[in-house]
Amino acid sequence: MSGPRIKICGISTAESLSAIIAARADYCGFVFFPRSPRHVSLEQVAALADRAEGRIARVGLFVDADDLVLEQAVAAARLDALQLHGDESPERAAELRARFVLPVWKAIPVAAPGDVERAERYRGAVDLVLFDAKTPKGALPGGMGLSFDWSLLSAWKDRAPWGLAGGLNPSNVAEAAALTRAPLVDTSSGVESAPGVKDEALIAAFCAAARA
Ligand SMILES: O=C(O)c1ccccc1NCC(=O)[C@H](O)[C@H](O)COP(=O)(O)O
Repeated sequence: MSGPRIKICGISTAESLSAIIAARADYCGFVFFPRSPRHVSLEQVAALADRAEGRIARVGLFVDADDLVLEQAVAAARLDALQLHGDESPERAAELRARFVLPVWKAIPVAAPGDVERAERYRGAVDLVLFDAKTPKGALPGGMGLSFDWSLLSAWKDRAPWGLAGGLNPSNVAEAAALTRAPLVDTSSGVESAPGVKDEALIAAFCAAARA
């Protein structure tokens, strides 16, 4: 079946990892941000990476992380990509891409016209831009189950590699994919029964709907 590539973010248990592999998700997201209910320790993620090796690609999620955090996470999780979800500049993104020789994804918070165009700043500095819902000041920068007006993406003329996140769930992902033609869809809370608690049935339903 075709359809967009699928990333399930915020994996922290062997059971949820097995569920996304069984549902044939393309990417597993590990959150390295202590304020998140999905934050994983280096010990946890090393064990999960052993199970994921050869079965699913691993994306590390960071929010303005320092070099030590990045180095430890890349080593422990044997990451396949870095997702920068803070205020990282294009220069910082390019620096990390060169240092770790890994694809770098940059989250672009979207709420209003003009926000999408900010992705232009990262042209040449990152490998993918992930359009995600802008969250309230002081809240987590992602993983909040908030969505944005997908029609704002009509401003995305560049069409360089990109993905869609923010409030996606089994009930709306097919519509989001059809409307935006997103090459990648990403969810975290949309497949959870409680913050940080992934639900196997919701994971299977999300992946099936994304490919419908
Ligand atoms: O998922 C988190 O806990 C998180 C915390 C801090 C920054 C980013 C975070 N998630 C980033 C993601 O890629 C999420 O999948 C994305 O924001 C969509 O989340 P949701 O709206 O809950 O599906």
